[in-house]
Amino acid sequence: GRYLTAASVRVLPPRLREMGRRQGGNGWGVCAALAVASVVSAVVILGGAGHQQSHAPAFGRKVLLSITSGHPQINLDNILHPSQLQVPTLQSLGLTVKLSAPTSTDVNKQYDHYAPSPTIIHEDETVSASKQAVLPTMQPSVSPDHFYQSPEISPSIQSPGQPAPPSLMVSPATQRGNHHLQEQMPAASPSLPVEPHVSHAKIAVNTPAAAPFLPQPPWSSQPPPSSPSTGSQSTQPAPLHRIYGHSPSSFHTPPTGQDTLRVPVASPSGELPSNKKPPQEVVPPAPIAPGSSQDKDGISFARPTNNLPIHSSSPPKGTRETNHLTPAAPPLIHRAIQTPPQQRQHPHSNGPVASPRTTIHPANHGKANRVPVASPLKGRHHHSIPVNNTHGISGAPVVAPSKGRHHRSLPVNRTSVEGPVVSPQISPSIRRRGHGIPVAAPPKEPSSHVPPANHKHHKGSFPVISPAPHRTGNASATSHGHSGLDHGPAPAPLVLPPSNGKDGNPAYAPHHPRQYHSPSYSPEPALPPDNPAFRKPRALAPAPSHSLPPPPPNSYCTALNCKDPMTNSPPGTTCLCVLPIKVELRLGIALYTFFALVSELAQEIASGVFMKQSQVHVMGANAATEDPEKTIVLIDLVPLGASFDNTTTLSVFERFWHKQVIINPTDFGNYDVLYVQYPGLPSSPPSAPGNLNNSLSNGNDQRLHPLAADIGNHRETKSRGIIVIIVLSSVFALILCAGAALVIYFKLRNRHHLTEASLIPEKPADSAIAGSRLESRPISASPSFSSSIVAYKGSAKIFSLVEMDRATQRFDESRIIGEGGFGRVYEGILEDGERVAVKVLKRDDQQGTREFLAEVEMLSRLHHRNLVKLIGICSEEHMRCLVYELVPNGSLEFHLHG
Ligand SMILES: Nc1ncnc2c1ncn2[C@@H]1O[C@H](COP(=O)(O)OP(=O)(O)OP(=O)(O)O)[C@@H](O)[C@H]1O
Repeated sequence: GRYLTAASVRVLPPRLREMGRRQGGNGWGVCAALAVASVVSAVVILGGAGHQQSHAPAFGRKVLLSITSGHPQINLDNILHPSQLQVPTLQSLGLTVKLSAPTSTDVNKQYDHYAPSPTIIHEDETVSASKQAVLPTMQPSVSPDHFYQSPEISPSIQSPGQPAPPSLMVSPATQRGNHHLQEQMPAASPSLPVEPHVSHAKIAVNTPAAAPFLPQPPWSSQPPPSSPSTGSQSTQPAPLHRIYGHSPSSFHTPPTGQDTLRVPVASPSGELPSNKKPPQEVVPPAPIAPGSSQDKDGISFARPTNNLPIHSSSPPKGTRETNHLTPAAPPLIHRAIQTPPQQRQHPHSNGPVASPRTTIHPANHGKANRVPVASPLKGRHHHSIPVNNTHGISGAPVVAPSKGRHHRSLPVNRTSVEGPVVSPQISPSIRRRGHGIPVAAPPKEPSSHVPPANHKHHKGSFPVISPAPHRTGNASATSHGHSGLDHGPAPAPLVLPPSNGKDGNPAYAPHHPRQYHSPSYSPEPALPPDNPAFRKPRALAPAPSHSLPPPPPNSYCTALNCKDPMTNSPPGTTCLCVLPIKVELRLGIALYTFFALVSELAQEIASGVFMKQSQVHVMGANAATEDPEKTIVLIDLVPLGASFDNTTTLSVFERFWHKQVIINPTDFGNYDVLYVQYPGLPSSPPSAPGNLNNSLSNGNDQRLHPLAADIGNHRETKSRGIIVIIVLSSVFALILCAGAALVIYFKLRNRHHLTEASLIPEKPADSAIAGSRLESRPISASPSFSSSIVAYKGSAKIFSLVEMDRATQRFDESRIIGEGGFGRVYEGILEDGERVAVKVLKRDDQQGTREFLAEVEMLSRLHHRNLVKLIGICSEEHMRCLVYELVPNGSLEFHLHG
């Protein structure tokens, strides 16, 4: 440091190293090391980042593919695809699908609220010991085969001591449903001694959940030899995936006009004149949103359309005595439970129970507010048995789901259902009716009876029909022997609204304003002979099918097999395969919550896009992959005609994207529009093409898959951020080190400057020699020392080392005249002949320097005749000399001591 000069500054790096080595070398080294380390690390990191970045495209593609494959759209498509309507798919949706035994408790907790499908087993329901004793036997196994082995099952259902009638009159619906039916309604099978005290049993039919697991379509399965109690078990839970609650009408809307499907409903064929009532139109039971369809009594059933003439099995006021169990629960009705006509008996008391072959005789329906329910006529317990149903508003005929296994899974509002129930056993006879529409057939044997219970019937009656399975796709149709025809409209249980429509339970009442003519209870006579849909099933072999009946948006349009993306035209229109506007929404509610709100969603969308509810088909739902608490819903907006016009299409498009379609956020949370697809529609949202969310959710252009693009951009941005951070950190480290170095440098320089400036005498103005030498030769002295010399203004001369060499003959030892603490003293002769004494500083350290400077300073200021005069100084390289006038006579010691 002290030897730094202006020249050395020009070569600062080496000088710095030198300085660092000499003074504070450790600090500089650390700083340099830090700087180098920072640079190296930055380079390495940047290199790594660059390497990563270089591979980013490939990685990004992988992610892209992965995300793309997992795109909700694809998932949804999978869900929507009929072939994907399998249990695993349901399970992938987070729904617990059980064909044999209920297990899921999570769903069960929510089950009572949405009851989307019977596949969701409600396991929480506690069944009394008596139930357990009886019910399990009623539903021995899950396999479809068991479903049709009712004879084997029937005996088990019977109460002890009673012979098991071949046809189990106990509703094949879920156990709860069975119990409930037994309790609340006249048992379809009077002969079946079902435990009457199952007070908590719930009617499974009042929930759409039962539908998917309703008994297999009659046309697709062999004639059930036994009671349908187990037959309801379908091997194909697919319907659960497809929510055909596109609108209440889609599920409940009975065909009208020429498309009207007149389905004979299970009715006491034996006694009921087939021609007494015109066949009512079949109202395919749709999953009933519990919340939406609850009636005043809390019964969760599909709301009956106001305009819909109710042709329920319950006779209209004044005619209730007629045992017309209009609504047929096809899937629930098993042929095996046909009760022989001779065994038919009229249900008495609380209401007739619809049962196969059980004709509810008008005479038996004298009970006010009791809806005649089809029940075995000849059954020993043919009398309708009061059930402990205190909640039923009326003894509405209820077609209980035939499946016994799923009785627990059916979320039934047991307190709300009351009325005649068409027990599944009547279904067998119904099953083969047109296109698998189950029609109550007279049981061949005395149907099981429901023990009397404290069944309180409310005025009015409503038919409760377990929802029928929905369309399952072509595969299922083929399996049903329909020659590839997609009999979309599954033999959904016919929901017959109360005859009076006022006090009747609106369960399964379609919102469709059309009038429906529910077929009379006599299935066979009620079957419209001219309706090929009904004739065909008869011709079909009853081969067992492992697929559920296809859920039909349009029950009347069963002959059309519309390939995706085509779909059936809405009810009431010409039966066509039309292209719907596909809308995918992401609702802010969980999937299980959504199931209960399908109908509401359809309604709100219909009103939001100014369409009829029948045009809104909620085709499927799935839990959002990114957020399980959200639900992806696919909605088809079906044109009334062949297609939508451009105006309507654009209007729908814009209304969705502009969120003009008001969907109750309370029920559905905030929703996002993922895409609106229809030919002619732009590929991007109209409102915000550049909007990331919109572009991400744009489903019209798969290339712009949002998630993939988002992830890629995010990753790239992240990498860039990392690079920027690394670079900035490196630069900052370098700057920090450089600053530290400069600080140290200037600190040292200032210190030397202060020291030297205060000690070094000014350069004599007349010292031309010294000045010239300073300029002519390199000076090893430090800049500070040099500057000090330059600033020296004393009288002493500045000699060069050469001059000292010449004056002292190269510091020859012969010239030494003495030696003190400062160093040796040489006698010298300057060029001008002046004899001088040259003191050479022997200490080459700071201490010597300080002594040197101190003596110069002192002698420069002190002038006395007794003091030796300082002539000049010499400071070059490591040589420092003080030049005094020579005292020629020697020292005093020499004179005293010789
Ligand atoms: N100007 C001079 N003329 C002649 N001889 C000198 C002169 N200065 C010093 N000497 C000789 O050099 C010897 C050393 O002198 P120097 O002043 O270096 O030592 P010191 O003063 O005796 O002791 P210290 O330096 O330790 O005080 C002296 O004893 C003297 O003989």
